[in-house]
Amino acid sequence: MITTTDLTKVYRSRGREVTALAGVDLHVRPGEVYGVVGTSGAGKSTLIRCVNMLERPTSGTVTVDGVELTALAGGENRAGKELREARRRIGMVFQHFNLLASRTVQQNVELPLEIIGLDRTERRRKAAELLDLVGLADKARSYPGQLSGGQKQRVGIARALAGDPKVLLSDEATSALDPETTRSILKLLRELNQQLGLTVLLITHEMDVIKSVCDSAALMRGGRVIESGALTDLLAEPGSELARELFPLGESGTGRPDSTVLEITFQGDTSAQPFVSQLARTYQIDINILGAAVETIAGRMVGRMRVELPGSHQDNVVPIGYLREQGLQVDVLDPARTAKTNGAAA
Ligand SMILES: Nc1ncnc2c1ncn2[C@@H]1O[C@H](COP(=O)(O)OP(=O)(O)OP(=O)(O)O)[C@@H](O)[C@H]1O
Repeated sequence: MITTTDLTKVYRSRGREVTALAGVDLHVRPGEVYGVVGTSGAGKSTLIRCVNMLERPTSGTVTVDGVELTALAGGENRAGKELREARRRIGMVFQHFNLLASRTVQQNVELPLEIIGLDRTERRRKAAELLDLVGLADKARSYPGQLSGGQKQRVGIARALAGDPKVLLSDEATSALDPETTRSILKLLRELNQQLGLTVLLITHEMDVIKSVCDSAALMRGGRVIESGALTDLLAEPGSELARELFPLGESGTGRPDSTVLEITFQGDTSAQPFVSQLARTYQIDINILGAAVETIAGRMVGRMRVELPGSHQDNVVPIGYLREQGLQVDVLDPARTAKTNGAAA
């Protein structure tokens, strides 16, 4: 639904050049919620602004719903007719809502419909329908100043949906909100994604946002995508930085000398298996549990456990193989316990 290929953006100002995007390939599938995460300056805002051509990329392509936007004339303030049409199918939600204070909630939602020349009755009908969809039917006549942050963002979302977009871009939509309101807005985005089949591309600096609402994610650093994919695949990927940040086990309990420490990740049905006790029984070994956590990620139950087996890695090749045969992902922590390795028995 959204594809970027080798996307670069170089800002030039007063003789200085800043490379905000350095060859970004992104592939967002239809109907998924895709999160781009990264620290400040990673290039997230630039990326999302290039996707709807608020910012014209220096090179590379952007294709949304089969239309190559980078091939259309204009950009930024001088979009041509075709680009304006294509943009109408892309909704955008902003961190600071960008509502007009002098207009009522209903008039704010009607704004994009006015711009495309819809008549008054039709505008009212559509705005009422959208406000109902975001749970704000009773606030149509209020002004933005009379609303809470979460309500303002709901108006922003209703306005973004006015052009019946297939794609919704969200630029840190929850960063200005408290944790509870954040949860309710993310829940709304998820509902809209499911009810309307809306593809959502969001950028955030918070792992919790990725964890609670996204199907897939990309980690950006220095204008590049370092890692990307479906969360469930990333969790099964040895050494995945995103997986570790999404699902930290903490540094507590690093095991004793002459022991082997494993990190075991299990998903879905596998999590129900009492694999630790089976392992202990089958191989007559004492297993020490150093840490464990279970969470729901991308709507799937995922667990991670750190366990210690007596003896060296070599001594434990067979039990490790047994765990892998059960469909568990097993990472062997190296003896120094500082870096994770995939383990020689992979
Ligand atoms: N209009 C601009 N002119 C010059 N440099 C810019 C401009 N916009 C962004 N940059 C630079 O491009 C780089 C990427 O910025 P960008 O805002 O895309 O990152 P970000 O990941 O969204 O960060 P944040 O979370 O702080 O918004 C930064 O080094 C930034 O200073």
